[in-house]
Amino acid sequence: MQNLSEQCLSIIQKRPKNSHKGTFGRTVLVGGNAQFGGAIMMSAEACVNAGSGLTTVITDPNNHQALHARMPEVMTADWNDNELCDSVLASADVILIGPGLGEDEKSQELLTYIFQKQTENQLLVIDGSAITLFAKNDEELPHPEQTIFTPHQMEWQRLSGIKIADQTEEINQAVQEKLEATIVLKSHHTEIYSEQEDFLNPLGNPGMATGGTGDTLAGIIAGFLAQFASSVEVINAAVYLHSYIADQIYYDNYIVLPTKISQALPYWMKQFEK
Ligand SMILES: NC(=O)C1=CN([C@@H]2O[C@H](COP(=O)(O)OP(=O)(O)OC[C@H]3O[C@@H](n4cnc5c(N)ncnc54)[C@H](OP(=O)(O)O)[C@@H]3O)[C@@H](O)[C@H]2O)[C@@H](O)CC1
Ligand SMILES: Nc1ncnc2c1ncn2[C@@H]1O[C@H](COP(=O)(O)OP(=O)(O)O)[C@@H](O)[C@H]1O
Ligand SMILES: [Mg+2]
Repeated sequence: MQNLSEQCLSIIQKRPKNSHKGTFGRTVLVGGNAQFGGAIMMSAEACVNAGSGLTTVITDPNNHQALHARMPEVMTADWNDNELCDSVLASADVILIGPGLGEDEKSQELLTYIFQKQTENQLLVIDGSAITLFAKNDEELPHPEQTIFTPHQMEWQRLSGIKIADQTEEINQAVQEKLEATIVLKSHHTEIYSEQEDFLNPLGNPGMATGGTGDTLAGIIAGFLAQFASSVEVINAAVYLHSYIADQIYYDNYIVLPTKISQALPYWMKQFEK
């Protein structure tokens, strides 16, 4: 397993002078039920601050007002409005589903709908509740090689069947090969399992043990994939930078608020641009 280092941030390129918002990708985030609206808002805040050109959130209408008040940069679509969701999804480069999605019938219906809509040119990031739902059902991934799962250890246990105590590199890698998707296995030492190689993130701290830190990482991964060419290196950079910024905040803060990580992204991306 290869240790990530600052060098992985070299995918953060200087923005071309003749660029426009379309240059940096369209990201669609799906999640946030009435109980967990904050999760999808944190993903959205991360995604916009990570540089996604256009970001739309498909969510429960209960969350629209709060989202607009917090982040006017984000567009919203009512997750009951099929016609609108169809058109939003058709132009997406990256879809993220799961943060705060919940596990009821509506949540399952949305996951199945996204599987039907994903095209071979679109990347799909599956996080949070969507991992738990996928683990429960017998659905097939439409495009495994275009899919990234971002489980914490318990979500990985549900998805892979491997008990947390048995989650060793060798066993995890075998399940990655079966799933054919990229796996970001989150913990105090996050690991990335890909078709090519496995990577270990050496950064991070216990201040990050706050609800929403993973929702934020999912938003950064989606935003990075939308604007930089799709590869495991881009996922590595998102994981590394998320923890790098959290470590900067932890230096003089007992708790690392997830939204503080998002707010610091544009500054640190500027420091590392090549
Ligand atoms: N503000 C909001 O709206 C927020 C909404 N959220 C949304 O809630 C939804 C449910 O997600 P979830 O992660 O909270 O619950 P679940 O999947 O049941 O996992 C928890 C179980 O796993 C266990 N566990 C073991 N190892 C672990 C590890 N390394 N990391 C973490 N857990 C670990 C853990 O063990 P325990 O804590 O009991 O020791 C417990 O038994 C999801 O959609 C998410 O997006 C949250 O993001 C919070 C902020
Ligand atoms: N003690 C820790 N050290 C380093 N990183 C941590 C620690 N605790 C949590 N994290 C990081 O915080 C994130 C938690 O993700 P997750 O459990 O999905 O949170 P949530 O769903 O509440 O947003 C992961 O990126 C994980 O690596
Ligand atoms: Mg999570």
